[in-house]
This record gives sequence, structure tokens and C-alpha cells, in this order.
Amino acid sequence: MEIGFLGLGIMGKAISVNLLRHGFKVTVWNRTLSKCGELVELGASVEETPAAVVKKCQYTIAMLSDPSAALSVVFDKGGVLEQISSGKGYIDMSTVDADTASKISEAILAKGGQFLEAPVSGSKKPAEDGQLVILAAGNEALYKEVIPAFNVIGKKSFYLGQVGNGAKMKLVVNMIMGSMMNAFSEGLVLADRSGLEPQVLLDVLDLGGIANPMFKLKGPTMIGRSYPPAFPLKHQQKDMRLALALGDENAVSMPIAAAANEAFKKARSMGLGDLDFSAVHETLEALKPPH
Ligand SMILES: NC(=O)C1=CN([C@@H]2O[C@H](COP(=O)(O)OP(=O)(O)OC[C@H]3O[C@@H](n4cnc5c(N)ncnc54)[C@H](OP(=O)(O)O)[C@@H]3O)[C@@H](O)[C@H]2O)C=CC1
Ligand SMILES: O=CC(=O)O
Repeated sequence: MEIGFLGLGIMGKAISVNLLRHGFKVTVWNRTLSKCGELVELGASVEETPAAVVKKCQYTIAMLSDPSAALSVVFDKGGVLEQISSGKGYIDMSTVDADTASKISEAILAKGGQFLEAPVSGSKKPAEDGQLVILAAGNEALYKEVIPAFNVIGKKSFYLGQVGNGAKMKLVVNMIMGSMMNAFSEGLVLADRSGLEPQVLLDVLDLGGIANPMFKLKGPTMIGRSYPPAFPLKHQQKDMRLALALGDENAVSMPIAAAANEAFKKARSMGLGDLDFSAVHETLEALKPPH
């Protein structure tokens, strides 16, 4: 199966490499074209525009930073819409809101193409290992056609029905994750400031009912105040913002998510947006050196 791939950031690169390793032919494009070099060394082809990728491939996957990037790659000059047509499928794995997914879907359908939104849960390492959770919605026939690729990309795919449901599910999951990260961070500081050993807190948490892979993975680096980006903080804040907007639309009060969003915004204002989202830890006053 020949797959086009648009967007070679942390996730797009890991997914494309994984597809190549499993024998898929992959043609890539990235806004900063120089980032395609590493993929070419691994056997990928490269094209100079999203339109050229879509022209070449029956199926094209996108993995882009946010709604504005996802829209730009479809609608701008040299974009997906210029070449999408009957018999071609476009699969957007970016985390966006339901309105953005619907706008893209309508435009692709108007040109005779097929559309699937397929945001993913899981970060850099699960992407490298083909262990993502895929939250697909839209054209069910296209979903079935691309299952061989989804089986390589993820450990489980969900088909969630109409376009928008994938985006909503992803935003709900990341709203919970962002809130958890803030509670975890406060707990690490509280343990430290009250005279406990944070590493022992991690051991206790890991044996109890709230043990989870995120605490296990991020805890040690947070204690060391090191935040190499797996999931950039600016994207987590974007997801909190979009989840809060979904809450507004549905009159769902989310005070905990709102507070978490403020913490991520504060982290961005401190210049931490490109670090891992666990860097929200640095916003806590207690971590700052005394004056
Ligand atoms: N990292 C993670 O753990 C996870 C991320 N996600 C989601 O996946 C998506 C990608 O995340 P990630 O790979 O981490 O992000 P990165 O910031 O590493 O990569 C973003 C990608 O989007 C491209 N891009 C940004 N703006 C534009 C634009 N205006 N036009 C065209 N391309 C653009 C970038 O191109 P360029 O190289 O030129 O800047 C790059 O290829 C996001 O929606 C994120 O929320 C979902 C699950 C996990
Ligand atoms: O969107 C991020 C993730 O870890 O999932």
C-alpha cells in the first residue's frame, strides 16, 4: 500500500518511520522541507507540495500541529484540495476540534474524495512502537481500507461514527490528561515541601489504585526538572483550549480543566511551550529558587 504523509513533526516522523519499517511505500511532505531528508534516507519519496503527494498516492495521512495548520494544508495554494478526487482518501490524524474536522471533510467530499479523521492517543514512544490508540470517524469504507496501515500505527483502532466524534473523544481524553498532569505536579511539590521523598511518592502511587503509565514515565524526569519534548506543552494547552470550548458549547462546567488550562498558559508565557507538557511543573512557585 502506498501512503502519502504530510507533517513530519514528533508524531508524523515516528509514524512514517514505522510505516516504512513495515514495508509500506511512503511519500512525505513537510512545511520545512529539509526535515524530509531523514525519511528519504530510510526509503521514503518526497514531494514539494501536499497536492503533489495526493496526486501520487491513493491514501494520504496528515499529522499537523493544530486547526490552523490542518486547514492551511488542505485549503491553501498547493494544498490537498487541488488534487483530491474520487477514489482518493484523506486521513487527518492531527488533534483538532470537530468544526475544523467538519470543514475539511465537507471540502474533500465536495471534490469527490473520501475523508476520515483519526486523531491518536499516545505519545512519541507509542508512535515509534506502533502502539497508538486510533480514534477514527467519518467514511467507514475508507476506515476499512486503511486498517492494514492502522494495524501498524496503533495497538487498537476505534471507529466512532460521524466526523467530529474522533476530535471530541480525543479532546475529552486530553482534557483529563492535562488535569491529571497538574494534580500530579502539585502532589510532587507538596510531598517535597512537607518533608517527604518524591521518589517514594512515585513508588506509593505506582502500587495503588491511581497507578498509571503517565505518572510512571514522567515522574522521574519531573523530579529531575528535565522536560525533553515528547508531547509539546503548547499542543497540550491547545487541547485544553479546544476541550473548554467543547464544554462551552455543551454547557458543561469544567473548573478543574479551566485551572489546568491557566497553568499551561502560564507555562507558555514562561517560554516553556516547546518543552514536554510535564514542564507545567515549573509554574509552581514552590519550585522556584528563593530570592
Ligand atoms: N507529540 C505527542 O505526544 C502527540 C501529539 N498529538 C497531536 O499530533 C499533532 C502533531 O503533534 P507533534 O508531532 O507532537 O507536533 P510537532 O510540533 O512536533 O509537529 C507539528 C507539525 O505540523 C507542521 N505545521 C505546523 N504549522 C503548520 C502550517 N501552518 N502549515 C503546515 N504545516 C505546519 C510542522 O511543520 P514544520 O516542521 O515546518 O514546523 C510539523 O510537521 C498535534 O495536533 C498534537 O496535538 C497527538 C498525540 C500525541
Ligand atoms: O496527545 C497526547 C497524547 O499523549 O495522547
